Amino acid sequence: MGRSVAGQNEMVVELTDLTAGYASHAAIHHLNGGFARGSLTAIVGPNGSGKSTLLKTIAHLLAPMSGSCHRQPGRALAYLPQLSELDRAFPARVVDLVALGLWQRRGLLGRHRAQDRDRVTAALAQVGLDGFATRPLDTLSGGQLQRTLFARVLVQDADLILLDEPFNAIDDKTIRDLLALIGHWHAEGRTVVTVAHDLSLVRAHFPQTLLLARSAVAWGDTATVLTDANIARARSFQEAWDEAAPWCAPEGQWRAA
Ligand SMILES: Nc1ncnc2c1ncn2[C@@H]1O[C@H](COP(=O)(O)OP(=O)(O)OP(=O)(O)O)[C@@H](O)[C@H]1O
Repeated sequence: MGRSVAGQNEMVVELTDLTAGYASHAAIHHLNGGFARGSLTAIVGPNGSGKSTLLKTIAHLLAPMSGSCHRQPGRALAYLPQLSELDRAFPARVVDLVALGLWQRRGLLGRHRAQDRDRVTAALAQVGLDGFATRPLDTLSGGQLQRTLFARVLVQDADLILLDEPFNAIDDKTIRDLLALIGHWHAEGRTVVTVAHDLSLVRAHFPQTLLLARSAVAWGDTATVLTDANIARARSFQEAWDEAAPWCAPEGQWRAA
């Protein structure tokens, strides 16, 4: 599969003084660091701290305002947005959404082969959705839709997987199943970055953490990042947020008092 653990120090994504956001408002400021090949990282932080903005920038859906976000060339990407960003009323079936994961290999107009159909069927079975292939998307529960999206990631077979709050409004059994899939991708040597809110889940399942509050409060081994002091710093960053601030505050302005 070519994703050996030997590549651990190779950076799949490198951020250099990255500032990014919307219109004239920067949402993430001066980020420096990287995601090593084969790493499994959680991005945590208060609401509005820039977690989704960072994933969108890594996915190249947003361009940096300054600095850079470099992705290693030739690495296939799978990006799973927040469920709330999806249009569920789109008239499509489960199988259609999962098969969209094949387009990077086949092209949008490419013909699907029998082996593609087998991949989609196997992916649905792997996420526990046997028998759901022809169900319209608007008849799925939140957990079933999230499983469907994980099946799409499975068929994408990507080296770099970005997941935005995949555990939101999902029951415990589904969370366990999705965590098992993430663990499986990690064991295969893929690079996985997941936005999450549940710190105990992050401590138990994610070796690396980026604690974000528009700039990086801490980034590294989860146990050294998720200290009480760092979590308190992240919260006070948030309380100091000023919507009317200039587009990018000078380095240090967000420091807790
Ligand atoms: N499309 C947009 N246009 C303008 N501002 C935006 C847009 N999307 C997000 N923002 C703003 O950018 C900031 C960071 O938002 P972002 O969604 O990245 O935060 P988050 O950490 O993912 O939040 P949450 O935990 O609530 O999902 C917020 O102040 C938000 O209001």
